[in-house]
Amino acid sequence: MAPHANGTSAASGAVGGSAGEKTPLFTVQSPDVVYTEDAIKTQYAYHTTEVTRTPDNKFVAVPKSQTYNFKVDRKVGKVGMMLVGWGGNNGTTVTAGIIANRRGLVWDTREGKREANYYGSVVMGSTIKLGTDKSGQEINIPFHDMLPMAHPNDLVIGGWDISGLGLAESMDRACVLEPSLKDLVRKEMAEMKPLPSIYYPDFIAANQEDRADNVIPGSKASWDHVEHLRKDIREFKEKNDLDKVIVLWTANTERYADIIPGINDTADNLINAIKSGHEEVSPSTVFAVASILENAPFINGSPQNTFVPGAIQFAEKHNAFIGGDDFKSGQTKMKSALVDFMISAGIKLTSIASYNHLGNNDGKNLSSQKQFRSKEISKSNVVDDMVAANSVLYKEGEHPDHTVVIKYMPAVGDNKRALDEYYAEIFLGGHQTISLFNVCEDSLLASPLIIDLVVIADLMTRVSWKSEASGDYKGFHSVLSVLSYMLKAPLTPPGTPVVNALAKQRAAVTNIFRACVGLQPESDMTLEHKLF
Ligand SMILES: NC(=O)c1ccc[n+]([C@@H]2O[C@H](COP(=O)([O-])OP(=O)(O)OC[C@H]3O[C@@H](n4cnc5c(N)ncnc54)[C@H](O)[C@@H]3O)[C@@H](O)[C@H]2O)c1
Ligand SMILES: O=P([O-])([O-])O[C@@H]1[C@@H](O)[C@H](O)[C@@H](O)[C@H](O)[C@@H]1O
Repeated sequence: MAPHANGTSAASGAVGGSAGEKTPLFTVQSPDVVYTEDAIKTQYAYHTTEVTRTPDNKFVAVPKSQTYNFKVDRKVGKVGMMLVGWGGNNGTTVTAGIIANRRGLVWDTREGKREANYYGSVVMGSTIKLGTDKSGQEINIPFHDMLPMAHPNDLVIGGWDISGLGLAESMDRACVLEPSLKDLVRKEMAEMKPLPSIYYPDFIAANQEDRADNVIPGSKASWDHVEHLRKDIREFKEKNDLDKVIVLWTANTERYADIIPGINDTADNLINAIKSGHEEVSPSTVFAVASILENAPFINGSPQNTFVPGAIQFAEKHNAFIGGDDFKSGQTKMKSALVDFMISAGIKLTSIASYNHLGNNDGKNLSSQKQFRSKEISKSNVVDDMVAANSVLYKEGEHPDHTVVIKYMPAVGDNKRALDEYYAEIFLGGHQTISLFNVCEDSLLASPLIIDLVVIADLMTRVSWKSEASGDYKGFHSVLSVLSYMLKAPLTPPGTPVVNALAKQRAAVTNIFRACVGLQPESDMTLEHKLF
């Protein structure tokens, strides 16, 4: 069904098409998989290995198997995406990109014609190995066909910004897209205007103040703000006849909020702190609370600690989904793959120097120390799990030197320059030095991740599980760690481990999706090619 633009009032600026229902690319024939019109139901044997340590410091490994029943609702419905920071570089770029894809646009550039695509989106641009055919050839299918997922072309888009500039002018301000493409989407973008937002000056750089001309009254948290944002979400949903709204923060990086016992350490304390106007409650946390109350999954694309303990507990109490933090788009994505390769190859990485400069407004905001510190944290912790997993190379507590530098250089605009040096010890006292120069067009790398985060978060609202054949199905834990692949500092359920290794993150999401259709993880053993 061809999507059609849903023209709505400029205030919400929504565009979008109707949810397209399509016949699945594949079906699984198994006694453990049942397809009904509304759902896919599977009985899945989850195999793990339980390891115990013996008194003499040896290990005993015991294979374990747990049966889970999964259910995936097949009706995708009509999905809305509300962006906080919609007028920013990422917000305008992802909006223009969806319009360009929906209309199949082709535009002229100095290097010739370009056509709309979703490159850089793992959902829309990558494939998953389904299995092998009788001749042993791999059959790989589009990631998007693994389970019933919303199509980005169908997303209805809206959002908020403290800058009142319309999306067409914001697109110009961003300086990301080719003029020829901008001309083709300008008319549609000009109809979009961000809703006013909450603005607490102390949380973002002072150099952002000149943008703040579209703000809801009040410079610190209040319950009126929560109710105002809730009303925005409800009205957007009703006006566009949506089945689901996903709220995603792509606004400026905020400073960290202090974790204060009695203020933001529990759900009740956080709600009281908002009601009392406590200055330590950030705009992003207020957005999270409002989204949770409207049962709209809330995803944080920035590095600040939006999800203070009270916010996580609040999400759990409401069985609402949250996810974050900080899009993993360029320099760090490369790092999480390269470090995984080096350490798992037995190469002892001893130092990582990561420098980058950029000239967009994100860089301008990050030129302020407190906002930089939020980013420094998310960019620095990404190697921890890979180092901790290799006790052959690293003693307890030992880790590579790691420094992160970000400089604001207006001249380069959105085209961030990332320079990295990886220095490692190799065989017999040798050394390996890997130097990388990586020009990342930051918003063109981050925008597809916004689509991935929204599409997968929506899917997860339609996935449920139970461990016994009887009983009720329930959702995954409120903290959507399945989103980790797209994020620098993956938020996980309290007390559970953080995985940053890029290959492991991708395997987790693809194998969970395989389990939802009753398929075991892809082991890549290819025994059929070895045992004959
Ligand atoms: N490659 C990338 O672009 C990338 C990667 C990882 C993380 N991020 C993060 O994504 C975020 C957005 O990046 P960007 O390049 O689009 O930045 P940007 O500065 O262009 O856009 C941010 C927008 O947020 C608005 N804003 C600020 N505070 C707000 C509030 N309280 N409510 C509503 N709007 C508000 C600003 O007016 C601005 O329009 C930043 O936090 C950045 O660190 C970006
Ligand atoms: O994702 P990544 O390329 O490692 O990190 C990027 C940083 O290098 C950049 O300075 C910042 O402005 C972007 O928001 C993004 O966080």
